[in-house]
Amino acid sequence: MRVKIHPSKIHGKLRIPSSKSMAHRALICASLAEGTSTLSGIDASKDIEATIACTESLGAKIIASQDQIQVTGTNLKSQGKEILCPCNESGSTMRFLIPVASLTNDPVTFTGQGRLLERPMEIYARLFHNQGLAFVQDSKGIRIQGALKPGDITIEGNISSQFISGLLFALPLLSKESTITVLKPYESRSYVELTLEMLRNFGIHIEKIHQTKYHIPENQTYQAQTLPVEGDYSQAAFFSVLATLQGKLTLTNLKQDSHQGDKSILDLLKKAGAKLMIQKDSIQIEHHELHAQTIDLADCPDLGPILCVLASFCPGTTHFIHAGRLRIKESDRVQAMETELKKWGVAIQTTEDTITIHGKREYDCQNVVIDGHNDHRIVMAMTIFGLCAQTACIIEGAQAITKSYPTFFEDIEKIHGKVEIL
Ligand SMILES: O=C(O)C1=C[C@@H](OP(=O)(O)O)[C@@H](O)[C@H](O)C1
Ligand SMILES: C=C(OP(=O)(O)O)C(=O)O
Repeated sequence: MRVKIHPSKIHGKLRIPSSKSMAHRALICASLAEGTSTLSGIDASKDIEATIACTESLGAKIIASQDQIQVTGTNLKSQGKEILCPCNESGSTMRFLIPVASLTNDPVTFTGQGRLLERPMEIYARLFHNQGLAFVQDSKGIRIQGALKPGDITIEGNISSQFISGLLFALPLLSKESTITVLKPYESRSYVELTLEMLRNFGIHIEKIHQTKYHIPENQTYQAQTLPVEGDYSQAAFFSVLATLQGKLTLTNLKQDSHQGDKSILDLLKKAGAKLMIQKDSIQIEHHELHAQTIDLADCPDLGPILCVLASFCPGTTHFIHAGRLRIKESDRVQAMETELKKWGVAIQTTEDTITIHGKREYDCQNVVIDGHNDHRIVMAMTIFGLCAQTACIIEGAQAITKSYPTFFEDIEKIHGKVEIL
């Protein structure tokens, strides 16, 4: 899909879709619970569809209606046959469900599209081999067989927190206690906090011995719940930056006491000088002159692309540190943002782990054609850039938004952004 983005003055009110991270977690916990859970407020996306498909393959029964999803849990007993878990491009789905699926003892094949099978999986490969379980990866997928064993597990903290979350879903179901020790540096830690929060909602108890060590008691049972899923601060970030750069927006469906790490977008914008009015479950943001700052991406990697756009329009020099993790997402997001922003003439330099951007207020370039790098967050970030620039641009591969936010362009139009589907 090719879209043309026209410079537009935006204004209005927008409901932010459900948190993808919380929706994955709620669906997985509900799939493991005794009885039927009712989850409300979950918006569709390809990643969420992948988690639904995989949990169904594992035996959960899922009925989706317009505004709620009913999930009847599975006991993960062997189905006596090969199980297929199609993860599409969703890293969360694959890394959360590998330890869970292993508990069936059946051969399970996880398939992936796009860049998914190139993203790191060695932590599980090593763990499975150390426990004498099968873990075989080739270009078509990952095939596992054998149930994860309880014990003391040590894993690196700077590759993906999704391995820690995946183990936290599965280990409470085992017949002996376990511990997880995370080696420093421990990045994306806030996502593990989200996992612990959702596990608590479903009656699972994990003890945090200290910041990098968890104790997981044995023989626990997930209890079915009725639960609304909160709005997504990672998606709200695109609109918060847009409104700060030009216009005025009210964003709704944002839980004020949310534990999402990407809620830090609000503090970053405030630190840069933005005026935000935070009310119960909504935020009002209005255009304001901002200044550059140093930004640590260790705990909020998904904000990277949109913060690069913010930095491009902030006079002064923005330094990003701990950006290396952005290179192992749906695209190499450091390289993708460097390539695309340079097409607009942005002064950007990158190293393996840092990004430096010298911002200015206006960009005026004819015939800019942006490549979406098959990455939803690159397409969305570059759309926001296009709306704030002085001249129109074209974005190729814009369908990548369907991974997390299929109605993104409709929502941009709702707030008077001009998008032409070519
Ligand atoms: O647990 C989660 O929901 C996620 C964790 C983060 O990944 P890493 O832990 O690999 O950084 C984040 O980038 C991803 O979009 C969602
Ligand atoms: C990296 C992302 O998701 P995942 O790791 O689940 O593919 C993302 O949504 O930006």
